Amino acid sequence: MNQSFAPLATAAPVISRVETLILDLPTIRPHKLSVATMTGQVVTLVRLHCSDGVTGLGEGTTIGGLAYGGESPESIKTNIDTWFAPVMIGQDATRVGSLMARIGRMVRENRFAKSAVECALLDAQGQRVGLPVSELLGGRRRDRLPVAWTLASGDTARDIAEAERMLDLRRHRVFKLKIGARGLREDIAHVAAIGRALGDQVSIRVDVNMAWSEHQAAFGMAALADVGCELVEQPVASAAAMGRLVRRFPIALMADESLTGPDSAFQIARVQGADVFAVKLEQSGGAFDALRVAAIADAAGIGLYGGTMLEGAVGTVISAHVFATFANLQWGTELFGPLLLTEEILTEPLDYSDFELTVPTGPGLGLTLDSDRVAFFARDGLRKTISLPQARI
Ligand SMILES: O=C(O)C[C@H]1C=CC(=O)O1
Ligand SMILES: [Mn+2]
Repeated sequence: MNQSFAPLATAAPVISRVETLILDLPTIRPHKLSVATMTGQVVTLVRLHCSDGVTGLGEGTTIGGLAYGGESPESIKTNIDTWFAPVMIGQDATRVGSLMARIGRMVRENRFAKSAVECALLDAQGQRVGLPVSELLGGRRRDRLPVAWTLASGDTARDIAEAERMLDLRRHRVFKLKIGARGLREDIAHVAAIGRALGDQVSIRVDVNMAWSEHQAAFGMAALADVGCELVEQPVASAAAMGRLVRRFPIALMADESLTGPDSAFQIARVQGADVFAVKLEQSGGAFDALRVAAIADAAGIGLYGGTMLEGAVGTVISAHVFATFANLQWGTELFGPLLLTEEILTEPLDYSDFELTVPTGPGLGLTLDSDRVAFFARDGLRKTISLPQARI
């Protein structure tokens, strides 16, 4: 055979290096949840270097160290460095699903770390083929996503002032109140006061982060419905108790912590154990599994809400790409994580305007990190030696 007609053997790009770094980022105020008070956010970034020169970005972020789940920023970094990287190096970077399956065979659990590396693979592949991640995942159905804001200063008057400012800025008109750290009656009075102050122009929801017993939840859900709260998120820890509470009160019940990917989604859906799913990419184990969770919800007639682990820009944007593809997103999203941070780490900030976030349109995630600022906030980086720059807010 004439060799000149043989197809060119183009070697697939492979993963050459998996780099991780931890950023310590200041928050605009303490963020008080029933499980922890955050005084800053810790973001584990993944930079995936491929042999074709493409670099993909990923993020693993949790809330309150180990207060929220079994993975910490440090465990995400250590486990990616020690256990994921050797499984990934030299592998075809273009076969994202197959590489994630390979990782899945070698690494049990570690959903947040898996989500971070899968994000980096999708970002790299999107850049390679010139498509936004949302298009790689089947195609976006919306370019803008409604974004709720969490009121969690721990002080009613301060929360009201903060909400009024968000309304003035036209940034948020859906407010999620963190409750459960104080007594039940005090919490209900707090929700009622905020609802009264803000009126009908807003939607008020609460997140108890599992702090209540089933008995408290029964009392609490009835009282919350009476003061005009439209949704309660994970009032109790147990999925069985959630199933007993759902539809007993005129208030929607949303599963968050009890939803940890497709298996739990299926178990909850089987018993119609929630009205709404808060889908989080990291809790689900990544973008592909978040899509599976959404499909299960749709099949069961359960509503969808795009949740957050208060990620920085990278984790927020991959979530936005995924939520943009959902057939249904009845309850909007809470993708405000970057706005809780005082500092911008992108060369171009995300567009939050008119109560919505614009899903970036560039290839991959469609964002560029500001490498100087990343170096500044890297743990043991320049911030240790230089005073803090001017905060954004
Ligand atoms: O939902 C959670 O439990 C975690 C997180 C999401 C928003 C927020 O303020 O906290
Ligand atoms: Mn929650």
